[in-house]
Amino acid sequence: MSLPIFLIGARGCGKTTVGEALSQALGYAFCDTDHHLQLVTQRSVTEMVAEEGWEGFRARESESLKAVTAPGTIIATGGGMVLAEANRRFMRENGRVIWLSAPPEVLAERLENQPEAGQRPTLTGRPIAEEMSDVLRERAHLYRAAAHHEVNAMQLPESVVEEILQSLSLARAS
Ligand SMILES: Nc1ncnc2c1ncn2[C@@H]1O[C@H](COP(=O)(O)OP(=O)(O)OP(=O)(O)O)[C@@H](O)[C@H]1O
Ligand SMILES: O=C(O)C1=C[C@@H](O)[C@@H](O)[C@H](O)C1
Ligand SMILES: [Mg+2]
Repeated sequence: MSLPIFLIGARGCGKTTVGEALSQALGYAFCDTDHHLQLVTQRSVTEMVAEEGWEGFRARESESLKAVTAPGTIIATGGGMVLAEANRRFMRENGRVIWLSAPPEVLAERLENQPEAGQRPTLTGRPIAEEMSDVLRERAHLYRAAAHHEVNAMQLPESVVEEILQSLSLARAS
């Protein structure tokens, strides 16, 4: 049985981008908890947060984590999935967890180029570069605690995929 692989990390680290490429490399299914939530609620993250607050969104994303977890699946998680201890434990106990790690200035530059505002409402109300510094300062220890492996997310997506395959001793399907 192929364990699920969870990709964790801050906004813009490439969980969705790398997750899709990794699923093709391994012949695994691909799921993204943000996309799953958008599909089941027919609402964007911004709309969910406006109607239910961050607390409501966080409860929903914990449910979506369990709903999409299955063998042979790459799961791109929301950037805040690690905030709940139960989620960190669930991922570690049910699969392999990869932290895509990059410094705040790299993340901020990517997010400025591709804001996707509907899926990424502000977390702090601060400018994006400062927000990413704040977020990493608060969450880096949580990503580290949840992850089995930390991978350098500043490389090209294909190289990130290679590093993940090596860290998990997995071979490409084709
Ligand atoms: N390794 C990479 N090198 C360069 N650009 C990248 C890389 N990975 C992702 N990107 C770009 O960064 C942006 C954000 O990527 P992506 O949506 O995959 O991040 P994410 O971690 O899923 O973010 P979120 O937590 O908001 O869902 C996209 O424009 C994507 O093309
Ligand atoms: O970092 C975060 O807290 C978030 C990241 C996105 O993936 C979404 O899950 C949402 O915008 C919250
Ligand atoms: Mg994503």
